[in-house]
Amino acid sequence: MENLLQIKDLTYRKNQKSILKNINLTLQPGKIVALLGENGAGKTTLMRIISSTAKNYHGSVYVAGREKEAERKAHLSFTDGLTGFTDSTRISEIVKFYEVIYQDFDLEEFDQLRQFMRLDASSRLAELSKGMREKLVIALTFSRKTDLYLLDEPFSGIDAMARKKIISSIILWKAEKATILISDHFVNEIASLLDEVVIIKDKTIYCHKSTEEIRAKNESLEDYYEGLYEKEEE
Ligand SMILES: Nc1ncnc2c1ncn2[C@@H]1O[C@H](COP(=O)(O)OP(=O)(O)OP(=O)(O)O)[C@@H](O)[C@H]1O
Repeated sequence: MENLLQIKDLTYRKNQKSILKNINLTLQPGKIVALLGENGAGKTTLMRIISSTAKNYHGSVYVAGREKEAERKAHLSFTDGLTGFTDSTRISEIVKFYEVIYQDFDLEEFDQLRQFMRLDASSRLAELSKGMREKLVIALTFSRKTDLYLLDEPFSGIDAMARKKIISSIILWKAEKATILISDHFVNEIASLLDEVVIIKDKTIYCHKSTEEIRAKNESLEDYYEGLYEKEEE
């Protein structure tokens, strides 16, 4: 089976500071994967590198077998914090932009997701709360029909009830062969969704395991993840 994401010997420095080093990571098609790590571990940076938003890294990144930045972008969906739009931009205007830029953008899918998220297309960005903006990012991201979805801490501002509904629906929004990488500090809420976990620690991939393997040892994902940090504190 072709790898959906392959990262080889990735190293990234910014302002002479080492941010990520010796990252090697391979993801298969059809997986839901958590990217876990503490504040500043490098989760956002890694997603920005995969999506070619951050450049000047060393090493190689392939998405669906493509290394060139423009080709990679065509095979992944990542909504980088709605940067580039002003506060007065309406949701409907962002959607028009997406339709022009992304050939795989599905307007019907967006409208369904927007309704699910209870967002009004005529709202301006300035009128949206943090949680509403996050809902918009999730709706935009999943309205593209592509191979890899990157979600960077998608739920931090979304209230618990809506979060539960969104998490249990995510699996329905992706094609069978698509892979989703979701970053978060916690694992408990998304645990039921996950096939694999990737943990970034000390600037590199500290572990990459299937949830099956962790649970086979009678450990919950939450205990496993917290255990990694507790060992260090002893
Ligand atoms: N523009 C920047 N210039 C210099 N260093 C940066 C920049 N952006 C991030 N960093 C540094 O890169 C490291 C990784 O940050 P990153 O935002 O990727 O972490 P994260 O795991 O997403 O954190 P969080 O969970 O807090 O969102 C941090 O040490 C941070 O200080």
